[in-house]
Amino acid sequence: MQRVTPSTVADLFDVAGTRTLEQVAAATLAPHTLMQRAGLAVARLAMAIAPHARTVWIACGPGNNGGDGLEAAAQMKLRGFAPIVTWLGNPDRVPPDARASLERARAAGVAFAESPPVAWDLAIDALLGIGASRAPDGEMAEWLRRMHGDTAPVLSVDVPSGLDADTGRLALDRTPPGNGHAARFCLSLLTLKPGLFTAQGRDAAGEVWLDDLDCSASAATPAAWLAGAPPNRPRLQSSHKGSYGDVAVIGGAPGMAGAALLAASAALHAGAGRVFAALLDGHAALDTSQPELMLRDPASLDLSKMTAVAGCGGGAAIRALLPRVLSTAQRAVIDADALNAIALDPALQTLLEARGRRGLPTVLTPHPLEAARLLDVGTSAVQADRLSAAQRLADRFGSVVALKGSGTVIAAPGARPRINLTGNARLASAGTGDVLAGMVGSALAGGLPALEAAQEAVWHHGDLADHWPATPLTASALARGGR
Ligand SMILES: NC(=O)C1=CN([C@@H]2O[C@H](COP(=O)(O)OP(=O)(O)OC[C@H]3O[C@@H](n4cnc5c(N)ncnc54)[C@H](OP(=O)(O)O)[C@@H]3O)[C@@H](O)[C@H]2O)[C@@H](O)CC1
Ligand SMILES: Nc1ncnc2c1ncn2[C@@H]1O[C@H](COP(=O)(O)OP(=O)(O)O)[C@@H](O)[C@H]1O
Ligand SMILES: [K+]
Repeated sequence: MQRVTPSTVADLFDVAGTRTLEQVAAATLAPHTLMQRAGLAVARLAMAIAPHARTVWIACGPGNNGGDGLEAAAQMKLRGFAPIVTWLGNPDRVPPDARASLERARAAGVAFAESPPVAWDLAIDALLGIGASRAPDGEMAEWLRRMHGDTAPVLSVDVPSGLDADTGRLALDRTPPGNGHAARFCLSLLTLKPGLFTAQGRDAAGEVWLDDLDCSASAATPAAWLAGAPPNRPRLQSSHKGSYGDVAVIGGAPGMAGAALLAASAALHAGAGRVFAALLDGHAALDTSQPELMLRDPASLDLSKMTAVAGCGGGAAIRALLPRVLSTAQRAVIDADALNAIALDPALQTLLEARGRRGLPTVLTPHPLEAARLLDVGTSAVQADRLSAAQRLADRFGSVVALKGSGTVIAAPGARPRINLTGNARLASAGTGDVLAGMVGSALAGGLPALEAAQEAVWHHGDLADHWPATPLTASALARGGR
């Protein structure tokens, strides 16, 4: 059993892949073996989470997810715990594995009840797993609301019930995730699923653990992966500022110079050799707190040897500069208003596609609304399947895409998408996206390929927030690396 952390490197399997692996494994094992392993793993984690629990409520659903819960109940009872099972199954329709565990739970003397206990020290959600086919309702929904509205910890078996294991979309309108008081844990069985790590998945699942049930995962193709921490890049003793490249931040229309200056500051502190702030507001004053930044007229820059970071605070004015950025920049990060301009202008879309075909390193950094505009869909459609939205954008524009938000998805043409696990809601404050764009620009300017540059920057950006002291997180301090 393994706890998943931001540094974990692991493949993620969708429901179809997981079903394939389950069938392959089950074919070589004695009947019921997988469920016994699953139930024992659930029991072990439950006992570790709440070693002194007097009452453990195990809510079991009608299928094999419920079977895992019943098996865990039997195992806990045999170890001196007092689980109380509420089971929503129908004895005439229970699948064979779950039936075997139902009988084992009864034989072990597990208490069955019609409704949840009045109080509990740990709740185990074994209602629905990867077989969920619709939003929970009725009694099941009521039980989920009760367990998530309580203060006792909740352990979800395989996936939080009602969570789409492929996308991280939560079907049930229950206690808003994150607003409940309960500590949340999830023990994912056999495989890790992408939906645990993006969209609503992270809030719903809480701390994720994996038990692979001693099965190989070689018979299926992963849908995505967790890429873990980027490698350290020590600087050669003989390196000089030219080794780390030039970044030109093009943005900062009147009233929005701050966004471009944040990106420029971030690029500087992340290690770019030289950073030029090419502000669209011709009257903006130099940021005297950062004399290293060089102010330039955007028209005067030769982008062919530079990394352009375009769009931060760019307003409508960025549009006129984009043909030059897209056609000539050696490397480019396209953010914010530059993305919005491209979404509105087929000619710019054509230039971006051409850039992709030429193989010029390009990273797009949309938040969900910007991604939705580029894809000409609503934001909820993007959030309903973040992996697919990021991949479609990457394929369409021949670019690397970092689709921001909880569980940032990084996609590239012809590659399996990655989900980043650093970062938290403290980043939900104005300007942190500009900081990310600057950090990606710095990584690109230092010579990293676009995919690695995006991954490294997204990881460090979130990691800074994860280690932030007990002071407010501001974008300007984030740009300075927390200093
Ligand atoms: N895969 C593996 O490697 C292993 C899998 N294992 C475990 O099996 C789990 C998968 O089991 P599963 O296939 O039986 O599906 P499961 O999640 O129990 O749900 C299906 C049942 O729920 C019902 N149902 C659906 N939606 C509903 C709703 N909204 N409200 C009410 N009912 C609803 C549905 O009924 P129906 O849609 O047919 O009406 C059906 O009865 C998996 O997540 C893992 O925990 C491990 O034991 C071993 C290794
Ligand atoms: N809840 C969250 N969990 C993790 N990261 C988050 C969360 N909210 C915001 N972020 C991160 O903060 C940044 C916000 O970027 P963006 O939405 O472009 O903001 P802005 O336009 O204000 O700069 C992104 O990197 C995003 O991934
Ligand atoms: K579950």
